[in-house]
Amino acid sequence: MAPDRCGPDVADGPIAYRYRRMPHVESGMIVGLFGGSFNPPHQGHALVAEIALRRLGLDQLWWIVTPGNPLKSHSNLAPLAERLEKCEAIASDPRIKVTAFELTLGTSYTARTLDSIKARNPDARFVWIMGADNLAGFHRWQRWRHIATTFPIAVIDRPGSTLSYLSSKMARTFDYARIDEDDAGVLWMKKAPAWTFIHGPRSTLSSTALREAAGK
Ligand SMILES: Nc1ncnc2c1ncn2[C@@H]1O[C@H](COP(=O)(O)OP(=O)(O)OP(=O)(O)O)[C@@H](O)[C@H]1O
Ligand SMILES: O=C(O)c1ccc[n+]([C@@H]2O[C@H](COP(=O)([O-])O)[C@@H](O)[C@H]2O)c1
Repeated sequence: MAPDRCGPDVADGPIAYRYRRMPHVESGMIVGLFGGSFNPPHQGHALVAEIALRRLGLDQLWWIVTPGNPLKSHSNLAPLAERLEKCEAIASDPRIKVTAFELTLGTSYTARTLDSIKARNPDARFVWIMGADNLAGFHRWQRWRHIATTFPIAVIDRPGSTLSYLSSKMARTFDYARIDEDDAGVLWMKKAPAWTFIHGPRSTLSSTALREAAGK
């Protein structure tokens, strides 16, 4: 696969092999895919991971630290190695695998990442996980309809974005494919497109606020 646009971190220095390779998954396992900038990671991310593990019935959760979100400026993006280290410090559940294998794939586009995951793991089941703020702008992601038809999607509520499931283009386009959150535990069984919006404990934390507080 030809590399496409990546973050500046590619030149940041060596990243340990365990982060560069796609995590191992056994046949039949249910894996949550939680991608993000994590610049820096915070307890809001840990809460999303905890909710996803519990409500989606996951065997693993891949905490995928992107080389650089294609839609965000990378000017104040901390080095990938630093973000990985901080994610490891926050991720307490042994089912969580912190990873940066997009570096090896040479992409930060989710559609390509999901295609690679699917091709390499035909016998495992995957669910894409994202916060509700990303639902609002999801239709600006490269091949967003393809993403929505590759794996089921779990959207986790976030303060300020609770109503995005009513108004976003993704939610309107795939309204017919939304399942009740009471059935989140069987989302992985559904053929995409299938998605749910999960309410629950919320965190007001954001990386932006943390960077601002640190004067970055
Ligand atoms: N407090 C939160 N509640 C729910 N979801 C969250 C929260 N913070 C981040 N997320 C979700 O976690 C994933 C990674 O988020 P990201 O690393 O961009 O953090 P962020 O706090 O949104 O960062 P920034 O403020 O720099 O945009 C995204 O899917 C995002 O929607
Ligand atoms: O593929 C895209 O076009 C695309 C656009 C925006 C965000 N993403 C991915 O969405 C995930 C969440 O990004 P972020 O910056 O909101 O944490 C992360 O894995 C990004 O690479 C992907």
